[in-house]
Amino acid sequence: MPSPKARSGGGGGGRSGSVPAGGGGAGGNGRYEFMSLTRTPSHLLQRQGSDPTSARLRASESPCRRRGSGSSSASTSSAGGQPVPEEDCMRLNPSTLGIALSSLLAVDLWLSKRLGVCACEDASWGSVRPLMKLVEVSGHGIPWLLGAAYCLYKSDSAAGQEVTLNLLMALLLDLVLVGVVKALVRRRRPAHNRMDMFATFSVDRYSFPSGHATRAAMCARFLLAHLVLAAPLRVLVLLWAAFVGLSRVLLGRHNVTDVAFGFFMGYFQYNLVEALWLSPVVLQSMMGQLE
Ligand SMILES: CC(C)=CCC/C(C)=C/CC/C(C)=C/COP(=O)(O)O
Repeated sequence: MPSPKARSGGGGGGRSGSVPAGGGGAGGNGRYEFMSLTRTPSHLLQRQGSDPTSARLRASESPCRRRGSGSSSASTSSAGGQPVPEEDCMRLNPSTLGIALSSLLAVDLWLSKRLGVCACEDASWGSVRPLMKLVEVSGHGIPWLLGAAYCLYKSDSAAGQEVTLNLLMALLLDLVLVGVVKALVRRRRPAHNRMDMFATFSVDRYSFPSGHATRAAMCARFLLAHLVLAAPLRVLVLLWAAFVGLSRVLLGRHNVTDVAFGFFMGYFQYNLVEALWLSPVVLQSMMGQLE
């Protein structure tokens, strides 16, 4: 990486990558500085400070800059003897993070495209697309909401009503939270996805996070915690949740990271459900108000 180096003479003024120090070209002290990738000459920092557009750009390129006013923390000296703000040394970090994120995104897109083998009938595994769509329905919000409402209606024990009502609440909470995150992140679904899903909200044109994955993870934890199930059935619940997530990528509905984050979010959503758990006392007062 080139370090800022002073050199005499005005010949370098038009050379790409070098800028005259001292504000107006080679004049002033007649010295030139190389523009470093990690350091900006201090006179440029001063000039940028008065320009709202460049100020915005600087704010977006370095989180450190957002924290303080650059000029007050100057402590390091450049080769030209001019102070360089200390926080400039941190500039490499955001770009390293940016490169890491871009690489992750590139791998995510590449892998998701490779795995989208049921994205259409002509795809390499297109013949199993109907089966994947069945798995999709098994993780959809409508059957889960209808199923929980039906169980609540049919349940004749207080414990059954408590669990099913809380499941209903959990499913509604999941729809709201996923909708909010989708609306905030606004990540488009993969280009190879065919938008032929049934019963979607407008936010469901966005893919991050996968609502099926959040629901599958949350419901799996819910069922494992509140139903007395034999070991094979417990394994089946976990396999179902994993398969729902996998089917989202195979169908081309989601990128891998949408599903991974969906599982993560759904897992912790269950903690929230536990924290907000509606107790029998609350339920009885709710029933009393209904009567
Ligand atoms: C009662 C009520 C508000 C029902 C709405 C149920 C509904 C339309 C849920 C949407 C489920 C859905 C298609 C989510 C998208 O899942 P992704 O995995 O594609 O994000």
